[in-house]
Amino acid sequence: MAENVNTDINLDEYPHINKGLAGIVAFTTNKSFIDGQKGELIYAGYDIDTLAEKASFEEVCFLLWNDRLPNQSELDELNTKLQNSRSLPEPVLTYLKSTSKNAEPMAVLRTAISMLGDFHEVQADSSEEFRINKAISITAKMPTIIAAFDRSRNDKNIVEPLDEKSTAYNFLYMLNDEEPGEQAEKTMDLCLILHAEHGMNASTFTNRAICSTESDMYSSVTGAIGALKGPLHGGANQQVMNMLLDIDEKDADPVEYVKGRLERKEKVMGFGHRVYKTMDPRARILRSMSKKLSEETGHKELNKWSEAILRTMKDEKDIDPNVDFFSATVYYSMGIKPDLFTCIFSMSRVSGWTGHYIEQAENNRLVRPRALFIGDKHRDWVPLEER
Ligand SMILES: CC(=O)SCCNC(=O)CCNC(=O)[C@H](O)C(C)(C)COP(=O)(O)OP(=O)(O)OC[C@H]1O[C@@H](n2cnc3c(N)ncnc32)[C@H](O)[C@@H]1OP(=O)(O)O
Ligand SMILES: O=C([O-])CC(=O)C(=O)O
Repeated sequence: MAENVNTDINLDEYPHINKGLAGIVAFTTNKSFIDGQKGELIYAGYDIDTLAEKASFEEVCFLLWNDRLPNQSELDELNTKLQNSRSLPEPVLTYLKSTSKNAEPMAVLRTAISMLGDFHEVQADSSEEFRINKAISITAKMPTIIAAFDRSRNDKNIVEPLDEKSTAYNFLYMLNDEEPGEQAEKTMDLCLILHAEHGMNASTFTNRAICSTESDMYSSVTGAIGALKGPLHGGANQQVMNMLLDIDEKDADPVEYVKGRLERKEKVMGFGHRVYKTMDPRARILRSMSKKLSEETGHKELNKWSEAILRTMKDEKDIDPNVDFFSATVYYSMGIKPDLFTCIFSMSRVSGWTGHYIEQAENNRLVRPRALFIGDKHRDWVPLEER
């Protein structure tokens, strides 16, 4: 049946297309609240500043999956389940070892998560407990996948996860084959907290749309990784670092560099946001981390250039930085390669995606918007040999 026939709205007369679905409310959620004017972000009742100061990433995961904070025994139980779920099935490890060393890490992560669906029950039951256990299992395995691929592409031994310690600790340990210090673990944990959840962003929307077809959680997380990978979304953090490294390589003046981009109508990555019309509160927290870390690790100039770019973007365009701008310098100062930055974002955001999956599955309606047909409706058929 043609798209415009027998519908509740007459699309032929429809006056307005909302390109990019800006401002459209399609779901209800208790996961997070964003005030884009004030620059406020709240996860399930807790302000991001409070969570950054007081929570652990695992407490945030529990909050996003259960809509409340855990008590000590619930947190212990979650930590045990995460620790017991970090190892990968052998065929996934074989894939990580055998894929191209030049593959994009986000593409590898996407494929590996999709593969995991082959080794686990995907739709065994529809209870909330089943879904939370799936969320735990996927969240636990992401750091293992990223670290294993990075070590394998560098011809290094793959480091097994530990039977103890946090997600942040395990990730750094598996990545570097070295026990991280308290400060490094804390920094990584804070980054995971800051990236965990953000309303109806493009990857979460993708994830909910997939869930709405009653597909499984592996499929929805796989789709969400594909959406996050793009440079207009999570992929921007890697592009920010590429820009800073380009400034360094060309020995360029960061102010002139950015002005040049704007003159050429190119975007400056890590700036602008669909919802925030002021500084992203996560960027505010990451800004001070970036300053401290870059000074401590001998990358002072990166922070100086970032601040100069920030001032230029404010003066020239009145646009503020988003979460991806300062996270780039933070990860770089921790010795992490730029092409892993968006994977780290996924490692955290998986908690929000799976939280939204659980929420969508509990009160589902198929996501199915409309497109206004602007093509030719009546064309004469021309036989192949006459075209
Ligand atoms: C985790 C995240 O996903 S955070 C976002 C990460 N993405 C980036 O950092 C990429 C750079 N930023 C952008 O491309 C955009 O700001 C987006 C994609 C984040 C938001 O896009 P939209 O809400 O669709 O805004 P849109 O792209 O239409 O921008 C509005 C205006 O501001 C300008 N603008 C927005 N962001 C930027 C930027 N980073 N650099 C230069 N100009 C910008 C646009 O050119 C446009 O100007 P115009 O009206 O003169 O054409
Ligand atoms: O909300 C958005 O559109 C993008 C974003 O900042 C995020 O996903 O963290």
